[in-house]
Amino acid sequence: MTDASPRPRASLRNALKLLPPASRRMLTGSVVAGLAAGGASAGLLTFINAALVKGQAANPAAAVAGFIGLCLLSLTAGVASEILALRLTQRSLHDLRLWLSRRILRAPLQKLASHGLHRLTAALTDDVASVAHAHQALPVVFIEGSVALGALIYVGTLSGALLLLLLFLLGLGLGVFFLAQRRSLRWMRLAREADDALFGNFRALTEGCKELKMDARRRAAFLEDELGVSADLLRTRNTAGFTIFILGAHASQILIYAAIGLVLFAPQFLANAGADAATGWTLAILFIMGPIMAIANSLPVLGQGFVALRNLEALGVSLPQEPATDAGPPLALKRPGVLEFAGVKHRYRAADGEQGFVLGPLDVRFEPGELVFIIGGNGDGKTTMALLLLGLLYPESGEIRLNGETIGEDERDAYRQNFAAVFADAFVFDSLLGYDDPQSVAQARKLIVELDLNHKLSLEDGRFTTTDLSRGQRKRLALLAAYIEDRPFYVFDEWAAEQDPVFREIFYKDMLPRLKARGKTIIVITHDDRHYHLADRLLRLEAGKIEPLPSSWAAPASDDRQSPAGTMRKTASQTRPAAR
Ligand SMILES: Nc1ncnc2c1ncn2[C@@H]1O[C@H](COP(=O)(O)OP(=O)(O)OP(=O)(O)O)[C@@H](O)[C@H]1O
Repeated sequence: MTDASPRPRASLRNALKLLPPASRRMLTGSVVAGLAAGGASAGLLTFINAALVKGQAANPAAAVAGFIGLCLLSLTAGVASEILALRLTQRSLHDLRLWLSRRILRAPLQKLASHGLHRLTAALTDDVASVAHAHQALPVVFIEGSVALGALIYVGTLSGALLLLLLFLLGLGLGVFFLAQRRSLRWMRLAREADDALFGNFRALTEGCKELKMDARRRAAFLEDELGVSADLLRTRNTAGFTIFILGAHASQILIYAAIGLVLFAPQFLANAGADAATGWTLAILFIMGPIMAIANSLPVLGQGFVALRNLEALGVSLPQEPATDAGPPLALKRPGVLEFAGVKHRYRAADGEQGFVLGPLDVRFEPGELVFIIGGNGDGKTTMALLLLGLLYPESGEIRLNGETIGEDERDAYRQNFAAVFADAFVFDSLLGYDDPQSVAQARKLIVELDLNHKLSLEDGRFTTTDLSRGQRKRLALLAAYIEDRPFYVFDEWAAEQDPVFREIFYKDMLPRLKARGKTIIVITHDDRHYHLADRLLRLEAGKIEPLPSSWAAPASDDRQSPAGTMRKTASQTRPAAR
């Protein structure tokens, strides 16, 4: 089956849906409080002008109460709006990170690889932060916008002609701004692409740090031609985007300067508009100046947040989701069942569109309790076969069956719960993660000693005291983690490659037999031909196909016999699992 996913349709509406209901309520609360604060400020404007123009109010006590009320409302609503915005920012950072992390963990492995891990890191860090900053900027726009709106209404009460003039100037500013923001958002999107490339280079920098330190020529080329180029692209594109945004946003200042010019050079025009018009106009302009500038400063942040939100949404939506089984997977077995590959075929897509590596079609059957070694040369498809076995890669055609049941898309996560695996590039967590029950902890402590890790680390409060280990030690710790998972199937990809002879012996002659004695089906990818004779069966891959073993490979023990399809099998009695 293929994992083709529909192209995402990124839109602000879809993007806002990313916010959980609690965050959306907070956003609404912040906006409403912002509008109330802005309204109260505009009310104050009317109040102050009335006091200036008309002098002593008819009811001074009511006037003082009204003034204090408006001040308090403006203050408390403003504070409430900003605190809600702050909480929203922190919550949206938290929620977006978890949302994307969950989607990443539930996306097919191949899809993640095709996205590029550096792109995912860029999204988890830069995009999420830009969205959070935009959340913080949003209430500012509403608070300041409503102050500006209040001032406009106030000018309207003074004179219709003055309101029209103000609206004309404002419209002029907005028109320039919208023209500018289209171009600006284009630059910001391009900058976002450069950000992805930069994160790719950061990954090369951290993972290839040793290689870069060792060779000055390579280091200089990396810094100048790779990292330098992407950092420069990001700089120039962001600068262009922000500059256009700033120019566009500040075009609204035309309004302020033109309005001030009116007071200075056309006082007659204001006098014609009415007796209160000159004071009211001046006050309104003074009131409107701050909000316009604040909105102008917030808009680039909002623009960048919008670009990031669209990117996050596009990335999140483009990650197809597997049904996850968080509790009690129905397919998980207590003991291994029969595992079958029926015509299983997998093809990697090559980056240049050329035909990639093809594994299969494979027809294989793993009996319960069997110890099978998969052997073959570099690049012959052993790891690919293991990933298919584990349900991490999907067959392009053919079927994988467990106890006769075909594993479909919905069962994949449940199916995977039957396996414990140690991969060739084993990653180790610094805690037992979900296996901190007393029995698992006791077993882990015992294994730390058996795997000779006790000189290096211990388990304290469910955490390993260190994971700064040699490659061999790390693989041993990964073996420990797999061992305590106690799954019916075990897969080891070149576990012994980094081990010294003593631990190779322990692995092949102690750990594997112990797992086998517990009734596990064990599949081991190995190049250790000295230990091939310990397997119940050898399965040789060559160029993605199961091939017969060379005739020169006589069965290593007298009771071994050659099976027809590239496998070497022991007698049935030897493959039978021992009692647990
Ligand atoms: N993600 C991928 N995209 C495209 N091709 C890949 C990918 N992963 C592996 N391949 C190709 O598939 C082929 C089989 O790789 P695989 O890792 O399964 O081989 P292997 O037998 O495990 O090799 P080794 O003994 O070196 O570990 C190789 O030619 C490899 O280049």
